[in-house]
Amino acid sequence: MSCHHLMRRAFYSKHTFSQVKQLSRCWSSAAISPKVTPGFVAEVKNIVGGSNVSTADAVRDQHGHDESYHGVEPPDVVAFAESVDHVSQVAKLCNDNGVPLIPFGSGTGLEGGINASRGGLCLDVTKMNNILAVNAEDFDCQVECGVTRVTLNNYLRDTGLWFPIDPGADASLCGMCATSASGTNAVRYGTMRENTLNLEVVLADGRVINTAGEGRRTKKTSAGYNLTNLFVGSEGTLGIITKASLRLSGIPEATISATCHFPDVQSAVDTTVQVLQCGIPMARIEFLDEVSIDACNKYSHLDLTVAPSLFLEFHGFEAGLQEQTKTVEELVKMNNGSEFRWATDVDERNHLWKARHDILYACMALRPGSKPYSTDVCVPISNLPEVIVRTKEMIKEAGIIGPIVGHVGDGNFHIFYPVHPDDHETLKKIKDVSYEMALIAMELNGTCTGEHGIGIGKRDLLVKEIGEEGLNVMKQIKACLDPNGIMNPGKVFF
Ligand SMILES: Cc1cc2c(cc1C)N(C[C@H](O)[C@H](O)[C@H](O)COP(=O)(O)OP(=O)(O)OC[C@H]1O[C@@H](n3cnc4c(N)ncnc43)[C@H](O)[C@@H]1O)c1[nH]c(=O)[nH]c(=O)c1N2
Ligand SMILES: CCCCC(=O)C(=O)O
Ligand SMILES: [Mn+2]
Repeated sequence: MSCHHLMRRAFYSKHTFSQVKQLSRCWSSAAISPKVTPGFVAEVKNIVGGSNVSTADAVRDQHGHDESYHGVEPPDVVAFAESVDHVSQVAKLCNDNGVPLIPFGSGTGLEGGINASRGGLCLDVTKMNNILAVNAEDFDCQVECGVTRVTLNNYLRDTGLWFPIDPGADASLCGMCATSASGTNAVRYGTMRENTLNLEVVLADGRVINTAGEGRRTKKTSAGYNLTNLFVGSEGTLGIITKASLRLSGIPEATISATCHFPDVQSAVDTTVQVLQCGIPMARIEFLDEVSIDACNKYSHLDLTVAPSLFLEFHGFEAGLQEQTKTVEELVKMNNGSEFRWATDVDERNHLWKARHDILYACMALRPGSKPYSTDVCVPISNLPEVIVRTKEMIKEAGIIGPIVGHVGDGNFHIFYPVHPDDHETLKKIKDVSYEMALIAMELNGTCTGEHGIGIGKRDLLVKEIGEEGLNVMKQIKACLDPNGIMNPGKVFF
């Protein structure tokens, strides 16, 4: 562990989050990575242009944290790339000088992925925001790394196509590749893994590759190793993704949303399993426990019954949807669930899903002034009730507030703990319960992260999940692609 790293660790353990935020600004004048010299900054300016480089405190702070509870760790310098050539030259420069290089998509990650724990250069790719191609008849498109999912969907509106992966946040599409994001539509449309056809990646030494071969954009391939999915979920530790070829889907002719509630978690999950067993192609099945519903009611002005609930969405043809909704209603009834509350017109539907996506902010409003501590485990769906029930017991015993929200059709759920950054006692309890919950999920054949990634918060869990040998193979792959260890160091593993 470097001297600088030890210093940081000691520093963070002694200071509150807000103190760290304040004090990290004081450090701003001194470079954290000693290799970021004025000469190095001048060379970066030569590559991307002076106006695309900043060492200003505000810019560095803004790039030193994401939407998670982790404190600010600003990079020494921020560079804005405008082309693959910029990215390639900056990577080579960082590699030659041993300077940490942290790709920045849109900063909406939830595991501290962009924190510059070891200083270095943050490469912001938001200016690379061209939609390069839409092949409507092939259901695919190619975008530059800075294009966000909402921008893409607005652009696609008249084509009858859309990109369905929806993590709620308006993240950059290549940032979504980097974290293997998914969200509410994954039960029907899959995650970034199933929807990425090819990636252009700049490696640490500046080489540019196309993971499936230049120009390839097929739905299937058996050609060699799956490099595309090596980079999906690599969290900026293997290279910078500069372009993505993505699958698109047809906008459904009809969409219906509904909510219903249940006497307990088990009946909500049983219903979900039975719905999936019947082969009903649900677009969304979201579980919200009674604490989340209460938070949603207060924050988003809904008047839902405060009980474990499902938010459902059906996509398809009008006639088919009638059959599907009828079957699901029957299954809900069989499991002692309530009548459906329908949201058929577009405003009602949008309001419902906005409330679901605003859950983070709704949960924080339960404790004004708090920050979110979010968790993310995924288990085989039959084990979902057990992990939720055991976690709820731990939450009750610890005396903390822990609203549960789940992409239940995928066996994936989150708890958003609202916590005051200065409340160390509660934070410790939350960390302990979260850690224990991840262990329970793994004991039940699950993973410590379904969609948010490892970042800095789950590095010790990764080795428990993958095993020493598995982790060693990951490290060997990293060493092969990034021998100087410049790519987002300190993320995914120590
Ligand atoms: C309110 C809210 C709600 C949700 C979520 C966030 C928020 C704020 N998320 C998290 C979401 O998945 C995450 O925000 C994006 O996947 C990350 O995209 P950014 O562009 O913001 O990456 P960001 O800039 O935060 O970076 C994330 C990581 O990817 C790396 N990276 C970014 N761009 C890169 C590039 N071009 N090349 C290489 N590495 C790159 C970074 O270095 C970092 O390690 C989520 N997620 C989810 O899966 N399901 C969900 O339901 C939700 N819900
Ligand atoms: C902490 C924000 C939450 C993210 C999320 O994954 C969801 O709402 O499903
Ligand atoms: Mn989620």
